[in-house]
Amino acid sequence: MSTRIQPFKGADAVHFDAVTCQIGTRTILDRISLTMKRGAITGVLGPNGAGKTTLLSSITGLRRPSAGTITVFNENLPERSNKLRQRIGVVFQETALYDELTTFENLSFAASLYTVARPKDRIAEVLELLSLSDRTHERARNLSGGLRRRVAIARALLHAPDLLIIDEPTLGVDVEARHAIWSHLRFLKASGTTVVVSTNYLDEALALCDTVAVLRTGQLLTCETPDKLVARAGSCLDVECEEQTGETITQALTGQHGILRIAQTPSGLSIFLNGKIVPDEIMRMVLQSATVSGFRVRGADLAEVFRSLEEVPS
Ligand SMILES: Nc1ncnc2c1ncn2[C@@H]1O[C@H](COP(=O)(O)OP(=O)(O)OP(=O)(O)O)[C@@H](O)[C@H]1O
Repeated sequence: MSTRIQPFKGADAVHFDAVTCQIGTRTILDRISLTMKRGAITGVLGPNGAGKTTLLSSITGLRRPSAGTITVFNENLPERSNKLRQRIGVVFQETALYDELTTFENLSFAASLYTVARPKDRIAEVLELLSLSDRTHERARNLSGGLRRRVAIARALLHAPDLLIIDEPTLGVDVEARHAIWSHLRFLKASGTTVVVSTNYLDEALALCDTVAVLRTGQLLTCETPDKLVARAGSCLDVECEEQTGETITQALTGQHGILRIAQTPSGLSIFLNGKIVPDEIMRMVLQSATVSGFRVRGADLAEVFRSLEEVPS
């Protein structure tokens, strides 16, 4: 297996400067400015329709901005898109493998399109990289969703791109396959490849990315490290209790430092905490004020990230 360490030529892989994409009268991306670091995994996080795929497509040159500029490895798009295409690997949501062909045949076809040198060796190399060697001669239609995704990633790596762009890497795959894909992407990063992924899942962004760009309705809300995002969104303490008890607890905690908000739920309360307070501290206070049936601490979800971004200007 070969790994490639890129010579260091500037820290930025991708730079957006006030990029707007309009389709008809709709603004799909609204004055986005952001930088994606070379050799890092950058996540583009947002709900359905936020503009993630459009943002990724614009890095590949497939979607042209209506205003603003995009540079990739210091080359301007769209003027240099032909040259850049050789340095970019792309995996979009539709895996689009030929079902009747084997893994090897699918990759062999792609290798001929990219005019990959020593295609047989390179195919063996990328299959090994994605732990797919034992699937070389399996027909695509017999592969699980997670394996198909990995074959698609292997295919995008055939021409040894410096930048790999993946739209929703783990969409529709099971938990085990998800972790396998994450570990392959981390390995690619360690080998010097810059990776950009879009995702709907906060946990994926946190597990995988060095930096997360959060998009909503075409606007960039923030671009920061996962740690900062977690600190902002905090955690949630779910309390199982009767409605009346919930009211008592809410009163007891009113004005308490570290609590972002308290919401009633069918089974009791959800107490949202900022990253500066330890949930145990609040649990103790809850138990001093009432008797409850149970507790659960969980990370905040995407909705909570948005709420925190609205409450605390970045
Ligand atoms: N060709 C198009 N014509 C009209 N509207 C479009 C087109 N492409 C995208 N859109 C709209 O732009 C918005 C952003 O789409 P985009 O696919 O970039 O979002 P996304 O964040 O990737 O969503 P998802 O998570 O569902 O893939 C959506 O409202 C979508 O309907």
